[in-house]
Amino acid sequence: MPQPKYRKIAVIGYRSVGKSSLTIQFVEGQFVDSYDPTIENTFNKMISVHGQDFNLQLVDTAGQDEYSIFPQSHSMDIHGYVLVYSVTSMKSFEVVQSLHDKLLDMVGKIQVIKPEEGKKLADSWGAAFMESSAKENETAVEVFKRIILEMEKADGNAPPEEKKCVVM
Ligand SMILES: Nc1nc2c(ncn2[C@@H]2O[C@H](COP(=O)(O)OP(=O)(O)OP(=O)(O)O)[C@@H](O)[C@H]2O)c(=O)[nH]1
Repeated sequence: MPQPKYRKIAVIGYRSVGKSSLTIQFVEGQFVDSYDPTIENTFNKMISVHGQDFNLQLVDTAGQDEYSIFPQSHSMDIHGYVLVYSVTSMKSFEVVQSLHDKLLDMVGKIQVIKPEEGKKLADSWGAAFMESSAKENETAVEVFKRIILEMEKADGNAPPEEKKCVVM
């Protein structure tokens, strides 16, 4: 069975369009009739889609308009955005378009350091290089296995040869 994938999703849109109601309907299976403006709420839910388990973190955000500065916290570590508008509010429809533009603008500005650049730097130091994410157990474990092997090498203890299949 594959490990559950962690995914963080932000629900964004104009005020009072139903972001909280939609999120709570999904998480708790109930419709909230009352209106209580959100500052920010986080929900967790496990869901299986096409045989893969997902550990979701849902961020129900405060309502924004076209003049709001897109909060930095909503641009970090988010895997996906749900843009919500109300069918009865033209203003909210305009706001999702403005939010979409802001998102594209932000993504264009995110600088990603390519693995080749990291490798080049490590090579210049004569050090080992690995790209890892603390969100993935496998690559995190690999980092520490690798440093152990490098320390063993430095101590003159060459890693044991992998056993090869011998045919006689
Ligand atoms: N009829 C109807 N009402 C809805 C629907 N979704 C939300 N509402 C109502 O709209 C109001 C606002 O809903 P919220 O979910 O609080 O809206 P929000 O976007 O989270 O609001 P902010 O926190 O201010 O950004 C509430 O009274 C809800 O009951 C819907 O699909 N249909």
